[in-house]
Amino acid sequence: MRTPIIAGNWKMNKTIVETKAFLDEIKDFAVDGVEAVLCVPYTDLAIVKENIGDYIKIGSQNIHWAETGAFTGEISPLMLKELRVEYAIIGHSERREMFGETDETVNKRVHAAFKHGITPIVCVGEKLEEREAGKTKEIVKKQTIAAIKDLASEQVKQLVIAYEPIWAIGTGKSSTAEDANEVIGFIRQVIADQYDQQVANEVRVQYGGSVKPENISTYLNQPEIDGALVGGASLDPTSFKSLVEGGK
Ligand SMILES: O=C[C@H](O)COP(=O)(O)O
Repeated sequence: MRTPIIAGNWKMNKTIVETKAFLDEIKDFAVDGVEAVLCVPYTDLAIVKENIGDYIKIGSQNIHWAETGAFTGEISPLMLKELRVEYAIIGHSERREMFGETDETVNKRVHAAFKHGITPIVCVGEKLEEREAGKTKEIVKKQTIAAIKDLASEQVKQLVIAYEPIWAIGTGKSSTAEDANEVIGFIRQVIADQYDQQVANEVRVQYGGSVKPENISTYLNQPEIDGALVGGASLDPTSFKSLVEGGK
């Protein structure tokens, strides 16, 4: 039985003052049987660590493969560990499209995260033109295989994958729940082919792309979908709480 996981990705939103106001609204919030994560900007990690209880886990929006060094603008796993970060989003389409992230660097970051006890949330997903050309499965297969290259079975079992069709991110156009379920089932099959069915059965795969409190249950009711990676709708505390409740 896979525990549903709802993760908010704040992207480049919220100052420390705004973050503190958000945290004041979610004090003592917890939902049994659902894991909740907030992936906040680096500048907000310390305030989140100081003001959050044990229930909501802290996530980062990236992680570098080196522990220290000349990597201007990057963030080290050691720095994240000190801030009680337990999850790291890796290979988000915005990183792939705007900041030169490749399948190879995604794999290096995934290995570094595991080395430091941080769980990767690996994002995969196709562009609109790829979907229209019937290449969705080809793209997600390639991205998934590259991301998990050389991982041990035990690591793959702990992994979280977020299937985010790029055309559905921040556009208000969401994939249908049935479509998302089919692609996520396919991702699980890719993992079964690379490892085995038991490993594939344990990996949690989220859907992401215009998920809101109003539509989250349609996704979570699907058998293959284990949670959601949510951008815009995770920024408001009431909405975030509803999303986590929708994970039940
Ligand atoms: O990481 C989250 C996704 O990019 C989805 O963003 P969105 O919920 O604003 O569409």
